[in-house]
Parts: sequence; structure tokens; C-alpha cells
Amino acid sequence: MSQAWGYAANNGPDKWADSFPIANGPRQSPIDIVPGEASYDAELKPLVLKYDPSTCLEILNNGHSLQVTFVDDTDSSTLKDGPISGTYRLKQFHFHWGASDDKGSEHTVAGTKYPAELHLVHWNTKYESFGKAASQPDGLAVVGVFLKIGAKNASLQKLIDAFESIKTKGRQSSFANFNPATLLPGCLDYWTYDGSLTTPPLLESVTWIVCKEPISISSEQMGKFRSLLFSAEGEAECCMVDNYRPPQPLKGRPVRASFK
Ligand SMILES: NS(=O)(=O)c1ccc2oc(NC(=O)c3ccccc3)nc2c1
Ligand SMILES: [Zn+2]
Repeated sequence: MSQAWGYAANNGPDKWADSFPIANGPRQSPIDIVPGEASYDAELKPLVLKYDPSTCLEILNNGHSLQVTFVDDTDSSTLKDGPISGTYRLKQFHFHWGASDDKGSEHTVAGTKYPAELHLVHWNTKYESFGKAASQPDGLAVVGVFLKIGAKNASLQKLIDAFESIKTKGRQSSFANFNPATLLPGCLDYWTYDGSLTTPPLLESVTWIVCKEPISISSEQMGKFRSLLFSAEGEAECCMVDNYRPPQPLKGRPVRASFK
């Protein structure tokens, strides 16, 4: 793969192993979650998510997704308990979605694809930075939340209202006082397994925590996500859609459930 990675036929998920051989590794993500094959683990604790809106910094189009980044130099916005030990700091959140409502999520549930998936990315503070943590087997914890078509989501609308300023690759704008907790479902039951980043460098450093309950997004709001562009200003316009990796082989990994 001579050019940068992406989601097109010439640089998409089927080509990533050319430059990132770990793409065929033992703990790749996403996966198809089969509820009947997940084992309930009574020792799994409830998730403790504490987010401080004042740590919200900016919203950007990085050419792969829209991303909201956070100041992570203190323990103001953290994830604790659940399947992890210690304290993980929120670094950013972003989304993956499809060109139509029948696809878009990275994880699937018994083969069912959702139209989109939110990822809240956290790093283990036993390491000195995100970069250092990202290369450790217990370095990252990503909370995944499915989006399903339904009622308009007021919290997502705050993000959508900023999309005009980040339409093209490389654009960013300040984005303050957003509370990512408003994007979480009411019930925080989850599945968890050991996996990886779902985009290059595909590092196998992620404890995945996938919420069972989806949040809603309206059809119109989904259309606004699809109006973002993979392409930079002045380039031929390429709609930012289908920015998801398909499920990868489980390779014997256990998937645990926090609920019966
Ligand atoms: N789809 S994913 O598995 O959640 C996923 C995949 C690839 C990722 O690369 C990064 N890097 C940073 O966040 C970062 C942000 C600021 C500075 C350095 C790194 N987060 C990722 C999450
Ligand atoms: Zn992601």
C-alpha cells in the first residue's frame, strides 16, 4: 500500500496488512459479538465514567472520522472499574458510520450491523502518555456505543452544529464545554474482550467495552454525518461514509458480559 491508509478499494481494510502485518494478529478488532456465546462474569464491576466538560478542547476532521479531543493532563475525565484496573484518561471520541442505515458499525451483534458506532478512547495512566500506553497490552480502553435510527439526539446535535466548520480533511475548530456523558446510553451493561485499534496502526492494546444498549440518532442527523468529506479543501469531493473495519477473527478470545 504505497499511499496512506483509508477505506477505499485501493487502501481499505483488505489492504492494511500490506503495511501493518498485525492486521492478521491474534487480538484484532472489531469482532462479531454473539450474545449466546458471551459468558456472564459476576466479578465484572459497573463502569465508572467521570467526565468534566471543561476538558473538551476541539472538534476535527482527521480524514478518517470526526473526532473530539480532550485535555488529558489531569484525571478530570476518566474511566475506572468495569473490566479494567487503575485509572484511564479520556483522550478523544469519534465515530464510524455507513453510506446507508444497514451498515456502519464496526462491532456487530449476532451479525447485526448498526448504522454507526461511537468510540470513547481512554489511556492507562500507569503509562506516561497516550503514545506510550498505545503500545502496551493494557494501555487503552475504548467504550463502544451503537447508534440506531430513531429520535433526534440533542447531544449529537451539538456536534452536528459544528460540522460546517470541519467539512474537509484537516479542518478543526474549538469545541468547549461538551459533556461526553450525554452520549452514553441509560443502561451501561456491556460486553468486554481484549482487542486492538480498529484503524492503523491496529495496535493490540485495547480493552474493548461495548455497551449493549444503543443511543438514538435521527435519519436527518445521520445524513449530516454523511455530508462530511474524506477529501481536503480543493480536492475532488469524497463523502465520509463507510469508515468502518469489518469484524475480525475471534481466534479463541473469550467475550464476557457484565449482565445476565
Ligand atoms: N477506532 S479505535 O480503535 O477507537 C482507534 C483507532 C486508532 C486510534 O488512534 C488514536 N490516536 C489518538 O487518539 C491520539 C490522539 C492524540 C495524540 C495521539 C494519539 N486513537 C485511536 C482509536
Ligand atoms: Zn473507532
